[in-house]
Amino acid sequence: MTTAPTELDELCYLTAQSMTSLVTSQHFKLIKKLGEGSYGKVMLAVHQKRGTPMALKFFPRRSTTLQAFLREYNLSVSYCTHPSLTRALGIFYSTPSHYVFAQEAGLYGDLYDVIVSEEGVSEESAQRVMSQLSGAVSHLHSLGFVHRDIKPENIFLCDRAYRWVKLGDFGLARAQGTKVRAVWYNSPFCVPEVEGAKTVSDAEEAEDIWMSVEPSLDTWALGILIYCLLTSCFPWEESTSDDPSYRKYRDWFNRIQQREETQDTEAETDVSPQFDSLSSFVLTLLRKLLNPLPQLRPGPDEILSYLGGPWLLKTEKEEMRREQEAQVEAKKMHERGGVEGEKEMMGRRER
Ligand SMILES: Nc1ncnc2c1ncn2[C@@H]1O[C@H](COP(=O)(O)OP(=O)(O)OP(=O)(O)O)[C@@H](O)[C@H]1O
Repeated sequence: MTTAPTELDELCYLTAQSMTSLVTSQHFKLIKKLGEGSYGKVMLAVHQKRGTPMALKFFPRRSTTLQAFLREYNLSVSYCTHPSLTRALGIFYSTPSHYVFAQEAGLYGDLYDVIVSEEGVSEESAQRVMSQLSGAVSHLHSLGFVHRDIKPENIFLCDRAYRWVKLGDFGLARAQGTKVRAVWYNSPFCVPEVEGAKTVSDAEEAEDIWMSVEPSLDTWALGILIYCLLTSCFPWEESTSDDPSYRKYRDWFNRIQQREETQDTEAETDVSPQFDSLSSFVLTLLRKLLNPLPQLRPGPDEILSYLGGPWLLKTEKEEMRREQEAQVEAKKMHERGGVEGEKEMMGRRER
């Protein structure tokens, strides 16, 4: 275990001793609700005396352990120093009904709203968002933490055009290598390696399946996120063999793999239909991030090698068209240069 997760345990122990109780309204003016999750609600507030805006995250005490609250708070305040991670502001307290901490507020909603909006996300914006998240998640991984809950609802916008985004919600973040119960849930963000837990959850007396928390969980989520940003859809409903769209993806993935191993360039490798609008360039990246085998998934910084090129097929075609036009133009210039040159030669001869 790296030192940061061990330090985090110590910080939780120490902050438990200095927890104060406050009356929220005596210190903060609540402005509006920023959002609500399964653990509690988040309010936009300003500090009564200083006017500082902040997000106050309220955790009901009846459903939250003090340890879980302090872990999320301390992780955010002490380790989220990357500009694209949501940092806590050093304010935490309890009320008779809630534990509360203050965090930087994303004032422009979250990425989910943008993805489902009519305009969708441009290719340029998708790359800008992913370059920031690649850095943010790499930062967490370098400290030995895995986020485990990367999804559009947990990416907050710092400006209207989402030029600057911040990953938040560290409630499920754990130290790399922690053994946790494998939990299957119905979403493409749920990794295929927990498929076994789906059948277990149906069988009453089945034994729990345990898994190790690894960075590859976040890598998978970043791959799904890229797909969502580019298409405003999910690639499939759930990453299990029951899902026809996921099966198609996996078959395609295996065919490409086989072609690479056998170097059989003739082999048929038509892309699985839900990827039709994506460029071959970004498909290479997605095949890496969405590798069904977790141990073969790269780190989030792999994304950096794929910035700048076309991610949408339309753009890839456009780029080819632009290149062809440039070549035709260059040829014309060359020919014109030749004719001008010839005229000049003729002129010289006549003189
Ligand atoms: N710092 C913040 N700035 C702006 N909006 C925020 C912030 N924190 C949370 N929100 C909003 O509140 C919603 C719920 O917050 P959050 O995801 O942290 O809660 P949760 O109960 O842990 O959720 P989940 O069910 O995803 O685990 C987010 O989707 C987002 O819209």
